[in-house]
Amino acid sequence: MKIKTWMKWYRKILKDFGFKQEEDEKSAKYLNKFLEKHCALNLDDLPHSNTAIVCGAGPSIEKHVKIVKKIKSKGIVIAADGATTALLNEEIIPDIIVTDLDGYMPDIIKANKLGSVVVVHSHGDNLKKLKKYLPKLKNIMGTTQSKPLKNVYNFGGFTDGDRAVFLAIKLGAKKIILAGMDFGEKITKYSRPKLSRDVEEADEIKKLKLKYAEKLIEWIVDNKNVEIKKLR
Ligand SMILES: Nc1ncnc2c1ncn2[C@@H]1O[C@H](COP(=O)(O)OP(=O)(O)OP(=O)(O)O)[C@@H](O)[C@H]1O
Ligand SMILES: Nc1nc2c(c(=O)[nH]1)N=C(CO)CN2
Ligand SMILES: [Mg+2]
Repeated sequence: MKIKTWMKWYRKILKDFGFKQEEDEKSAKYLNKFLEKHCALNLDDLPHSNTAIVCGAGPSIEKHVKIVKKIKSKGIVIAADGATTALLNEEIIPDIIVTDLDGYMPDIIKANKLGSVVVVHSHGDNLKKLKKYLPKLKNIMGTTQSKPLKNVYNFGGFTDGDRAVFLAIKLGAKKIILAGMDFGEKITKYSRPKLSRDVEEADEIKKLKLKYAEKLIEWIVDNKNVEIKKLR
């Protein structure tokens, strides 16, 4: 998505969620500085493929990881944050993890050690997590939802799942398979590591985030020359 088009979505997101652009930019600057010192990856360093399997943390992920295991050699596997845990449980190491660092971090760190590249998103509500977890990670590419910086990209996307789809397009994907990308109103223990039950009703903010994720993927279907297939 062109930055000008994204900024229209972003202004609406700021209003709907009450996020502060200055706070998002403060985190982005921190990430930019960290990556300046610790060898940032850029888009060219990431694995490219004409097929990408993007895994989200919705209720269907447990069923879908079994299918992902069978088809993963067809392209690259991208995990959206908490979906990393579901993949590791099936012994699948994602090629890329797209995260704002609120999935189950021990698994994200483990997958990173085993070879997953991490695409870390900075926003106004994760500065503390950036400070805590960036030093524990390697092979990092940075993203922001505000203005891009030298080491921090903005190719569009809001939640980890839809941002992963925008990333897949940047990496050359013409076919994108969605696993565990239910959207809807239910969340899982993969999305909320502290959840006591496996699946629960999402709170109103999470429901709105998932609506945005769905709308952004609809935008891709309408505007980009890619085939998007949702696993059943
Ligand atoms: N029903 C669902 N529940 C959770 N995630 C889903 C669902 N359907 C699709 N997803 C995708 O899976 C991604 C990974 O989930 P996760 O909850 O870890 O992400 P997140 O973007 O960090 O959200 P949050 O800010 O609420 O923590 C989401 O970003 C979303 O795009
Ligand atoms: N400021 C801010 N930005 C975000 C947030 C969030 O909680 N706060 N959550 C996101 C992933 O769903 C993406 N962007
Ligand atoms: Mg997240």
